[in-house]
Formats: sequence, C-alpha cells, structure tokens
Amino acid sequence: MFDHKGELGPRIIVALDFADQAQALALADSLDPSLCRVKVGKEMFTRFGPDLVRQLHNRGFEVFLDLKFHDIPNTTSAAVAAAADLGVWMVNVHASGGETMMAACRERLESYGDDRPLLIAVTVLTSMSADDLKGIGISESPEAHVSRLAAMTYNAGLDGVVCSAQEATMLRSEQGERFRLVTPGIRPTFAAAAGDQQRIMTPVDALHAGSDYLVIGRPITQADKPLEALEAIQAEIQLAEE
Ligand SMILES: O=C(O)c1cc(=O)[nH]c(=O)n1[C@@H]1O[C@H](COP(=O)(O)O)[C@@H](O)[C@H]1O
Repeated sequence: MFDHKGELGPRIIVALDFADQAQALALADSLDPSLCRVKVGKEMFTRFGPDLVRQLHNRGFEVFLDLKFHDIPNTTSAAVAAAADLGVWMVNVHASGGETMMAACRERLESYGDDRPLLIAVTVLTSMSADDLKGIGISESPEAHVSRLAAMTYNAGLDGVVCSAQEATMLRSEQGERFRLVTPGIRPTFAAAAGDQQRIMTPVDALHAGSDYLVIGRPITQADKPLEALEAIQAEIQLAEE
C-alpha cells in the first residue's frame, strides 16, 4: 500500500444525489466542510460535470468522486488520472475489474505524489443480497465475496474498499489498520427507511465495527432539516467515541 497525506478528518461523507444543481449547492451551503466531506456520483456528474466538483472545492469541501470506474486498465487508469487532475480527495473503481486493472490505476497515480486522491475499490454493492449475487453467477456469500475482492484490492496496492459496514470487522482483521473502509448503507436510528439498501448499519455501529468513513445520502439530504440531521449523527458519533 502506498502512503498518502490524508488523515481521517471528518468521518461523514454526504452523498449529493440530486437532479438539480442549485438544490445540491444550497444543501452544501447549509453544511460545514469541517464536519463532513461530500460525494459526487454518477447522476450529478453526468448532469453537471467537473464544474460541479470545482464549485464544491470553492466552497471548501473535499470531494469523493464516486464514478465506480470499470473498464480495461488503460481506460480506467486514464480516468483515475483525470480525477486526480480535478483535485478530488477520493476516487473509486470496481474491484471486479480485476487486480491488473486496479494496479494500473495505482501506478498511474504515483506521479501525483502526495497530491493524489485516495484510491479505493467497490466490493459488493450494499444494495445486493446473497440472491442478487447468485443471479450473476456468484454462489459464495456476500461476506466471502467481499473478502476475496478486498484481498485483491490490497494486493493491487489501493488504499481501501467500499463495502457494507456489516463486513467492516472482518476486513479490519484481514487487511489491517491502514486499509480504509468506506461504508455506505448507513441508516441512523432516526431514519426509518432502508430504501434500496440491503446490508445496512447505524453510524455508531459502523464505526465500532471498524469503518473509517460513513457515506450517508438520503437520511441527511432528504431530511426536513439536513444540517440538523448531520449534527444529530455527529452527536451520536461523539457520544460513542467518548
Ligand atoms: O460507492 C458508493 O458510494 C456506494 C457503494 C455501495 O455499495 N452502495 C452505495 O449506496 N453507494 C453510494 O452511497 C450512497 C448511499 O446513499 P443513501 O442510500 O441515500 O444513504 C449512494 O450515493 C450510492 O451510490
């Protein structure tokens, strides 16, 4: 694994999944960059492109560019370099693209030194259950499959994985303390709806299980008062850390 300047900093990454840029920026303006990072994913990047990322940078936010690249090594490593040129804090690829592809991405970022983004790989999407895996021909359990993909990611020299918090304890013991665990599928106790997520956990349980970063979307972005929702989660986390 290669070194990175990044310290842990704020643990919450707010997923900005909006069809409307003004709405996303208004939400960002209501949040505090010292309390959270933000994530730009496929919907907003496809609609608004790199300019949205720059606007978030101008507001002081570190950005996780969540485009889950999955392609041949040459294409994927070039895409990761484009993300590094944009100055994002974190970028991801799909681990199922294979170890050679991931290693090519890591090598491509070496020339950026300390300015490179964290490079992580998606294992098994948190919306997928054991039955969904069977549907794509994978008969091992989600945990076993996550473990396999995380080991490949580690061997390719990446910084960590996106996984469910339900797999965090296992991966922490298998891959050690420095392997970053980024966990979506987080549902605070006050957020009743799991929505399309299958493998979920509360923020406090996720941190106890070993998550480094919690990706949280709708429980904050669709709350009546998003800043209050973020602060409520922060308060829960702080209480648990005392
Ligand atoms: O890579 C991701 O961020 C991701 C991976 C995964 O396995 N599951 C997952 O939900 N995500 C993203 O995390 C966010 C979760 O949003 P909420 O379900 O609204 O909290 C979405 O932006 C997803 O695209």
